[in-house]
Amino acid sequence: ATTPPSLGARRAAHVQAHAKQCQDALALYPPTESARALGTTRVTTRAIATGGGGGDRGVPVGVLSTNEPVFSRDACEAVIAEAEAEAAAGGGWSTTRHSRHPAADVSLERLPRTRAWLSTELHGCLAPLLSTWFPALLPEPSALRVLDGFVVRYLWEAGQIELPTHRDGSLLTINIALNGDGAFDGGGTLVEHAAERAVAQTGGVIAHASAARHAGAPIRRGVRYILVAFCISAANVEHGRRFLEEGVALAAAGRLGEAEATLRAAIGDDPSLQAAHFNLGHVLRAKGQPSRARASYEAALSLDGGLGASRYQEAIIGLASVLPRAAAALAVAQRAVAADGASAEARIALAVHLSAAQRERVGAAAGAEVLAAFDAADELARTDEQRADSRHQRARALFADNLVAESLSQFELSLSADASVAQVHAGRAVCLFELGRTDESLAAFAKALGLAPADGEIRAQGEAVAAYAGKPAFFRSRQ
Ligand SMILES: O=C(O)CCC(=O)C(=O)O
Ligand SMILES: [Fe+2]
Repeated sequence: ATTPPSLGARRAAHVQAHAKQCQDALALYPPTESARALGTTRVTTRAIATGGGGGDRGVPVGVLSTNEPVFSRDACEAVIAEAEAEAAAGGGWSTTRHSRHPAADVSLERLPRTRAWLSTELHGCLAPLLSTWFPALLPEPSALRVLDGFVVRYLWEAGQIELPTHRDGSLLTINIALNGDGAFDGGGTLVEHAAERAVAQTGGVIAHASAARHAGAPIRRGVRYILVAFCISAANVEHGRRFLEEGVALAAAGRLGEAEATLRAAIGDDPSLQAAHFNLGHVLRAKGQPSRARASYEAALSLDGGLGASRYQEAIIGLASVLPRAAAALAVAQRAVAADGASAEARIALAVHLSAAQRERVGAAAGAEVLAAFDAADELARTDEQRADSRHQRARALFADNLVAESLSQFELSLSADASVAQVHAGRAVCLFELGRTDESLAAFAKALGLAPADGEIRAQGEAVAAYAGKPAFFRSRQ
């Protein structure tokens, strides 16, 4: 293995990357003479969520929305027309930016007329607006730069109905509604901690800190178009965010030691980066250091300065998972449910820790109380991911009680919501093996390994079943 670059070297690399991004942004979106000043449009704005942002460093979690259109219907229609024409001319709509239920998009790199239009509106109108909304992130409007932009299309009939919860990899996100007026039902931007779903009218603008977790809410009919612009500030290199992104990538690659050092650097740069504390908690947990993990989760929890119930919960849920005794973990999960009774994640955690506590007490997991807790979790699930997780966890509790057939049916229900999780395929495979359905078990292991070829535990289990079935080469022939 090569020695990883030092933190200092990476800090210097951040400065260079930032300078290059700002330079590219100015080339793509040059300031123009004709910039239209916001003053002429007289928009009023309202906060859909507030919090943070008072200090220099806190991530503002506010979501702001204009009450009136900022852009004309004609301007919006011209953007849609250029995107549709460009897609029709060859490249099509792309669905690679997000993995699941992807809305489709066309990069602004392919849309010169839209870029020229955005350039004008950016410097004259949007930058002052954002600077007023987020003074801590963008004290000086002229520092605003567009890192990346897309016209995004949600199309009901193509199954492209939503974007799952995510963060954008920038400082500020601008979201312009390009259509509306009954063209779709549902939709809008769902920022996790916000009191309501933000749906702007045609030509209206929504903006939020890119670090705030958010989703494109599912449409239930029709077609929805938005323009999203991911922005940075020329005056802010954002070492914290960059270290955080690197740390998360290192953790995902299993390089836990480097991930830990990198996440600590992120926190050193910006102690209010709650996500860095969470991820450090996850890394320390994976390193088998539960008490240090606990300290990180506690640190994340102590940052609950208006940062939203779900972030709070994520830490509580993580904390519950590193507490040595099921009963203590259960008490923490109960806190999460009390903090937000509508959170599916908290309900899932409650059901999981309830079943573990039950097992610790009476030797069996899946009593009526536990099953009711899983029912409640399933009912609250808003996304397929949450539905799949609640069923997955229920399947595991049932399996722990030796209720194999019931467990199998929950694994299958989980897969019907989301078939992309290797562990669920593997759990189903184990059930099938226990039930004597060996060939189906092998097929299920093959699916699991297709999704997670590097998972040693699944591979070992699969190979054991293959050996038992007299097919020792079953997985080897599949690499
Ligand atoms: O649909 C929305 O309003 C959210 C879009 C979004 O989050 C994105 O494109 O990154
Ligand atoms: Fe986004």
